[in-house]
Amino acid sequence: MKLLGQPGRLVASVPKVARSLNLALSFGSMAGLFNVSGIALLAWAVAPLLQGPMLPSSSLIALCGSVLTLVLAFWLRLQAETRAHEASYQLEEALRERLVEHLSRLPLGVVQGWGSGRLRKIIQDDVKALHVAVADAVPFIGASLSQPLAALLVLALVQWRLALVALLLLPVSLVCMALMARENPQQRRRYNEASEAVNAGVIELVQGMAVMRTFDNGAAGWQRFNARLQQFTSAVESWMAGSKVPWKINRLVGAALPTAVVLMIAGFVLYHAGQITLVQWLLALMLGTLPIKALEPLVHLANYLNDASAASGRIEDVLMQPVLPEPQQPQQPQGHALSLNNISFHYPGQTQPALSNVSLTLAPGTRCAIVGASGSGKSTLARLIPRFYDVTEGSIHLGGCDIRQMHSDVLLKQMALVLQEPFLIGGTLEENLRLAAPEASEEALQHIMAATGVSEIVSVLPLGLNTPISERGSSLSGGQRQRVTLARALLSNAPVLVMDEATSYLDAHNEQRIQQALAQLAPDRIVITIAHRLSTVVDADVIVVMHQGRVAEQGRHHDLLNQNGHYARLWQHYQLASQWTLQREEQV
Ligand SMILES: Nc1ncnc2c1ncn2[C@@H]1O[C@H](COP(=O)(O)OP(=O)(O)OP(=O)(O)O)[C@@H](O)[C@H]1O
Repeated sequence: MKLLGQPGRLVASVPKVARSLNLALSFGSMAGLFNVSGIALLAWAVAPLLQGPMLPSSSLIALCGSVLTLVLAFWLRLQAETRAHEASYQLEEALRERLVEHLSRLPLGVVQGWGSGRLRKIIQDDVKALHVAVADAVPFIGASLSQPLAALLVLALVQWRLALVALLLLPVSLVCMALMARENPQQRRRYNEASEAVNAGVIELVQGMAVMRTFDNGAAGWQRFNARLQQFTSAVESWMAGSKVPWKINRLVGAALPTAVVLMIAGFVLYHAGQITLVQWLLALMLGTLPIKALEPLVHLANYLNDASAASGRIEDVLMQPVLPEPQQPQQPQGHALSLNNISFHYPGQTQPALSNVSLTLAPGTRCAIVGASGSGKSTLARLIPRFYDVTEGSIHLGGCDIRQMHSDVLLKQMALVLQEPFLIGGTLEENLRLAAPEASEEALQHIMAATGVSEIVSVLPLGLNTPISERGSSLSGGQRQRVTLARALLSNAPVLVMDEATSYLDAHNEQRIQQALAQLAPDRIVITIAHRLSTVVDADVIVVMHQGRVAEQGRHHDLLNQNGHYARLWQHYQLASQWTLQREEQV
């Protein structure tokens, strides 16, 4: 599979597919050989017609042989294409499985960092691009290489002068192609960048349409998009302009007709000089154009494979990411006391630590709130507990085990995460609620729905719990989605609940309700809440105040206020902001 270049590496990594494609390549090559043989036999069979109307019996045998050989060539070509397409589907399936399986073993932070759009493109579009290139390229490569080579060989054996004549225009075509390819890398990069900018522009235009239209009826958005389109057009034009002349010359000499004319004239001269027979001349006319005709499609194929190489590179980038290390001898947590022991953390590639020397001990049943200015490290701290990343220094223990010594499945079963952007799956409302606890009793479900206010959402839906939720939950409001994800987390019974701005869309009434639900339904759980609205943290058992990646203070609300430090300042700002908001609301 070396012929395929970089995509060939991915093909070779799936042995079943590599075997099928090798077979397709062989069938394609044999199809090319049989095609040439069929044409040669045909030339030999019909040559006597040039001298008289009667065909000798040997011609009839040759004619039958030719038909049979051409049919066989057709059948081989069909086999090559069928096998290549089947193998490409298998490749597509194997790569998607492998990507999804690999992603499931990567640190969640790395997956989150890539973003869903980029991963979707790799798993869907790039894998598809590889499928298309491989399915089309393999049988084609076989035939496109074997056919012109076989044609030249036959010609060389039959009449070497005519073989040379068939090659006469080939160097001109090759030079033109080299000139066309000269600027390729830069031009291709410019073209690709412009094309990606247009794609991004389309997404921006569609996703941001509502916002854009409110600014200036969308004119600015259209202008930005038009500018990108113009850049794309100019990239295409500049690429075309650089290669216009060689392209035109190549169109002229790279087609079959000029070589056929040259062969006709050369054959005429050689025939009249008694150097060749009529059969040889006819054979040259029928086979001599095959080498030059194979060139242009091969160039297109190279372009195709070039694009597939970029897709393979992106697929390999994901597959080569190191997985989250799993322990050789996994340990089981005893209970769910949580301790962070002098942990520090750098994001990959960053020089500044996001967290430094953070220590924290949380007994079961503790309500812990993490507060601090933007960028102080709150979310980072929360993400290290379910091992989105491994700490750079120090350790995190759950139930007495270092979390790196627990199997990640076991660790994640101990955790329920609720993030600011609620994630809902395409399914019914009930399926969403039961996602982490499909076996939960009806009673438990109803109880949690009532406590979190989900019952009220359900009561106004005609289909109730059976209401289909569109993907990502766009049929519910932000606050409704947050209530559903909080109810889901509570139903899961996981002993550690991590909530990162999980109630940010809720109004004050529902916010209070959730706090009560947590106290009532999760008395033994550790609940870690990251909140900007400080009103939600006043009752926490411990408030951890982060400042520049360090724990600046920790304690209860009143104790921290008395310290008159970071928390007291945060509280002051929060109070001022709340009053300001209230005054504005009253004025309105
Ligand atoms: N994926 C990432 N890669 C590199 N640096 C990051 C990444 N995520 C966060 N950081 C950096 O780590 C530091 C802490 O960020 P973090 O998101 O934990 O802060 P935060 O307190 O939760 O902020 P906010 O309240 O704005 O959400 C910041 O300096 C931020 O720029």
